Amino acid sequence: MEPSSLAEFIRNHTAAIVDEWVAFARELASAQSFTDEVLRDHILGILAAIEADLLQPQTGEQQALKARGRAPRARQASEAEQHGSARLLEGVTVHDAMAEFRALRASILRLWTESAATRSGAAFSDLVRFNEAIDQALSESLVGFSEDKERSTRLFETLLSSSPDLSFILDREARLIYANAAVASLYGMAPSALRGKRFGECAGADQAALNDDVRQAVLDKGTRRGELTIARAAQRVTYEYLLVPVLDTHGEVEAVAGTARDVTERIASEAESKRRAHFDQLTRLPNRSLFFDRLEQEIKRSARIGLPFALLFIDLDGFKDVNDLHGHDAGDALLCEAAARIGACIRDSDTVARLGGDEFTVLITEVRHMQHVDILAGHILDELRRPFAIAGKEVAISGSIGIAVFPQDAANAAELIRRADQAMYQVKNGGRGHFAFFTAAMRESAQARMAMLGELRTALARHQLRVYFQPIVALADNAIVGAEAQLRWQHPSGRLIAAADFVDLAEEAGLAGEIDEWVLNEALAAARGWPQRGAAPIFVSVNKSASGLAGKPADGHWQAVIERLAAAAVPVTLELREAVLLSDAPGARRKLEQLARAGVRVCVDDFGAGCASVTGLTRIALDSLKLDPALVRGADGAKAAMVRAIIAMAHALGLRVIAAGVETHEQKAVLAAAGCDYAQGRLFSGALDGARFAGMLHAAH
Ligand SMILES: Nc1nc2c(ncn2[C@@H]2O[C@H](COP(=O)(O)OP(=O)(O)OP(=O)(O)O)[C@@H](O)[C@H]2O)c(=O)[nH]1
Repeated sequence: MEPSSLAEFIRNHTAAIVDEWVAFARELASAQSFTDEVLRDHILGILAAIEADLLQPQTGEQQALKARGRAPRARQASEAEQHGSARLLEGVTVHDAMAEFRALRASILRLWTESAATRSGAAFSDLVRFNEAIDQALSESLVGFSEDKERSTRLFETLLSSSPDLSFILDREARLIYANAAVASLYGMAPSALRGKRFGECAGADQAALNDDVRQAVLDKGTRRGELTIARAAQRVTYEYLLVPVLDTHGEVEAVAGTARDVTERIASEAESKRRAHFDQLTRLPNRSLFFDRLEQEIKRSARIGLPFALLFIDLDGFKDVNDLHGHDAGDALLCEAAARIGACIRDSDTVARLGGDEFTVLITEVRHMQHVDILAGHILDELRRPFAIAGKEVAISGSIGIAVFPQDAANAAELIRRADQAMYQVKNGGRGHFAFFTAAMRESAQARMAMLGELRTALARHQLRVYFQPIVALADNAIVGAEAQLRWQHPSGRLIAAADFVDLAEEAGLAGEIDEWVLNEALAAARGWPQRGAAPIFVSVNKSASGLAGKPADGHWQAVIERLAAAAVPVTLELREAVLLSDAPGARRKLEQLARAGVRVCVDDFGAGCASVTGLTRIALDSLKLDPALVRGADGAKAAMVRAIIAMAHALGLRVIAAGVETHEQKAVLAAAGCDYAQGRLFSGALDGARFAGMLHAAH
């Protein structure tokens, strides 16, 4: 039997209705991306809504309301309403949604007309009910659609107005169509009042780049990024913007949406980190890395313009004392003032840099007359010699300057710096406080030094090092009481080189620790074969380089040295240079204390040569001090008085005194009269190799 109502008809012909509708929906632009399954689900939902409406008994009054579009809405969202909002989210336009309903109405009516049911009596009233039902579904669908649209507009509006970033939509001519609260507050205007205005019209904005970008985005439909600077009060605020073209339904750009973020702080902090990377924090001068850049540039420029330039390497003299005596802050203040004084001596086109510590460099460009460099270096030295008023005190220092000239002294930046540094060292060694140009003689000595450094690296492995022993005698009876182990280098050239001539090189090469250890082992091995002097064993003293006391006292290597010294069969004295007494190198003091606890005697070498103070002597546990040969040999009365004073003071502190470099009987007599305990020197014996020294001991005992 044919279905008696349209509701039944729809139920029985669902498959045919759906197929026809899907075929239609396929043609709609906004439904292109949907699968058949999605389209089917959607229409099945709508059909269910229509069918439910058709089957619902209705009064005449309800029908009248529905016909006027005034039917009350169901308490819960109907099927059609839910589908309406879902379609919106899926991107279907209102236009297409209405077309879908029209197509549905047309296909159902066509199929129904073709069916026999049209002839039944119920047909006309069914037709009326059907039209009402489909109108109802359409209006519910649109309500869902528009409510969702309103809601999303509200949400986006809240989102945009709460954002600190600028959000705006511009027309194709870069005029504002929409502006969020951030844009409005930037201009102090209501968002609606901004409509039609350009960024540049409302405040001091540099709009040119933005206009160009809007034009380009309209032309090529691509996104654009850029920066916009706006003057706000006394400040300039920089925004980084992103522009995205908005396309209409025909794919044409109808507007350009934009967001912009305040990047003023980020730009400032990027500039600050760039500054930190290139400038010294303390003096604000270019640092080592920027100086190298400028030097490289200057080398290229000098080669191009054919004019030499000079590199001055400045090292302050006695700066460490400023730190030690007046504190690190005073040292910092002096460095700043020194930087300012050096800077005031040069032209703006020259560069002053701080390489680190108390080292500065100056680039003097376009040198036409070398005497200008002389004058300038002299001027800088005068400025550095002028007392510095630091922390309420007057502090006096000086500077040493080494000068190298490009292109005559070096072919590249690193070599030029090395040359200036070498010249500076020459100044340091020659009394400080003056300047010197790099010379050919310096080059030769530097080359010889480099060659020696290379040979020294292999000297130990090639068994070229020797330990000699110089007897130390008691002045009271001339008996040998000990010996100083002295290092010699049996150079392949046949020369026997004294330690003094290569220990600094060994320090520089990082070989000092290894060599010290080797000397200690050799000395202890040799001393094991020495006879005793009555009940007293003969002691051996070994020199310890300054770097040997650097590093952590807890390191395993140092602990091993202490244990070896403590367990040695013969008493060992460690001779430390005078400077070590004043050393505040981390751990040096603790190491000296560890030595004292382990029973190792410590002797201060070359006492009186430098500026070691009595306070220095009391700071650490010492056994003895060794008078500097220059003091011992001094013939004049003042030096003799000093020797007497030092010996008296040492005895008062419980220290023994050894005189080094004793060459004459007169010197010996002066020392003996002053109460000096021991002596060594050519008067008694030079340094002997192990076998000869042992022979001498055996002969004497
Ligand atoms: N106050 C301060 N001291 C520093 C800074 N950088 C390095 N120093 C110290 O500067 C000193 C530099 O050492 P030296 O150049 O050997 O000292 P000096 O007394 O000038 O020695 P000479 O150059 O041989 O005359 C060291 O003691 C460092 O600890 C700094 O930024 N501030």
